[in-house]
Formats: sequence, structure tokens, C-alpha cells
Amino acid sequence: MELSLENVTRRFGQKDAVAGVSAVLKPGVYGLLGANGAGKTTLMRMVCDVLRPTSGRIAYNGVDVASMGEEYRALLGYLPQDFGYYPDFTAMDFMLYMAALKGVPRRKARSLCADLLDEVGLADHAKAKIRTFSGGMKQRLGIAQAVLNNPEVLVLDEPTAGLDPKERVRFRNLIAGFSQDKIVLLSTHIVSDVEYIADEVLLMKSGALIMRGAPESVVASVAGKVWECRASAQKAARMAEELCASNVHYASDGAAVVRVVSDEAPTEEARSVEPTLEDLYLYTFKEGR
Ligand SMILES: Nc1ncnc2c1ncn2[C@@H]1O[C@H](COP(=O)(O)OP(=O)(O)OP(=O)(O)O)[C@@H](O)[C@H]1O
Repeated sequence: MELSLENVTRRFGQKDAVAGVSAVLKPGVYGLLGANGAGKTTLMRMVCDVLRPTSGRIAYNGVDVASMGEEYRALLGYLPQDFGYYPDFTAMDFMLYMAALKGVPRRKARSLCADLLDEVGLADHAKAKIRTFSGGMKQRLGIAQAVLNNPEVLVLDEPTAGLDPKERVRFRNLIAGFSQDKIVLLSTHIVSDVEYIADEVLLMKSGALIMRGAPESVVASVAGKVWECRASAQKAARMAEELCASNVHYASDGAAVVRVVSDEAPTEEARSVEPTLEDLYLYTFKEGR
């Protein structure tokens, strides 16, 4: 099972939203991380064959997905960013409707939908209208519909947007459970989501894939560049303005402790600390700040 992105480019007007992205994805969870407008949604729409590349191609097991049609859709699960939920449908009606669209045989559909609603923790809400659901419940329903056809490729565009921390954890566990032997590509702005569930991070900037690797190995690229130093409140505010500061907190004695990502030590007393994915993210996107 292999999805290969071969020099994939998508141009809108004069601008390349996605510019020459190449990557081979095997089963695993891939976290696509990037700032607003980096091209994540455009790339995912091409992976799902709802948008065609201007040049380059996306191939599944060596075959261009654009030529696979229904065959590709049958092995694909997609949760788009702006998923329409039909507020007056109940969760079960919605699942049955999606099952029909995906060609699940009627005799199997009801029990399959009930099982999936149970797996995403919505069994007790199967008969409730979607308009009564919280954001997290809708996202769980979105996952349930995306895995109806037991897809080999599962694409989730910002699945954790708008979720509270508890729902986010629940959602992460759900993805981990569904990701066995699947290629899962999910995009997010939330660095910690990727850190917890992704086997690999794909970092996207201005349409290009600029870094790829296991969270710990991409984080290692800023090793020796993350510092903590104590400063007065006034100096801390200045450092936060002028430097790439990833955090400021106040110690019990009232002094500020500033966390800075920089090639050089920001002060003589600064001590080098263990980097995190958030430090790497801030360092990578610092010009845009
Ligand atoms: N249909 C379109 N027509 C014109 N420009 C588009 C279209 N879709 C996307 N773009 C542009 O392409 C660039 C990348 O957009 P995209 O939505 O892929 O980024 P993103 O990383 O998903 O951002 P976000 O996190 O905000 O969703 C943006 O500059 C966007 O304005």
C-alpha cells in the first residue's frame, strides 16, 4: 500500500498554492502542519481527487488516482474542513445516507452504522438530530462517516479544529484506533495533536514540503537552539517582541522565564533546554510573525 505524490503542483491564477510536492506515504499517521494558507487543504483535496494537480501526479500503488475513478473513491475516506452535516438528520439517518452514497449494501448498512456510532461514542445519540450536537460530537460523526467503507487512505482536514482539550484527546484516541494498516493524512494548526498521534510530521510552508520525519527527529533539528533565561518583566516583554519567544512564564519569585528559539544564546545566563515540536514550528515560521 503506497500513495506517492510526484512533483504535485496546483496553481490558482498567478500563485502556486502547492508547489512541487513529492512524498511517498506508506501505512501510518501523517500530520500535515503549516500556517494558514500554506497549501494543506489544496494538497488534501488533490489527494482525494476532488481537485486535479496543474502538473505532477498522485499515484496509488503506482496508478494515477485521476484514472482510477470509483475504484479510488472506494478505498478513500475523507473528512473535509467544511463538512456539511444536515442539521435535521439524526446521526443514524446521516450515517445511512452516507452509507448509501458510498454503495454499502442496505442489508449491511444499519448494523455497520450502529457499530461505528458506538465506536465513536455516539450510540446513545443515534436518534438525536445533528443540530443538537457539540462540535466534538459532529467531528466524531465526521470520522464515523469517513471510515464507513473501511478505507485504506483516510484524509482528515483539520479534524480537531474547535474541539476542547478533552474532546481533542478523545478524538486522538479514535484516530489511533482507526489508523491500523491505513495511510492517514491529517492536517492541523495544533502542534500538540501531531506530536501525540503522528508517526511522521510533514511541514508545509508556502506550498512546499519543507521538512518531513518522525516528530522526535524533526524536533532534533532545533536541538541546541532552544534557550530559557530569567529576565525582569520589562526585559521579558522586549525579548518576546524582538526574539522568537515560544513561551514566557513567571517564576514564584516574580521573575519572568523566557523560552527563546534562536541560533545564538539570547543572554549570557541563558541555558540550553530540550526542544519541542512547538519550538520547531515557531522557528520555522518565524519570518511570518
Ligand atoms: N479555489 C481557489 N481559488 C483561488 N485560490 C485558492 C483556492 N483554494 C486555495 N487558494 C489559495 O491557495 C493558498 C493555499 O490555500 P489552502 O486552503 O490550501 O491553505 P491551508 O494551508 O489549507 O490554509 P488553512 O489552514 O487556512 O485552511 C491560499 O493562498 C489560498 O488563498
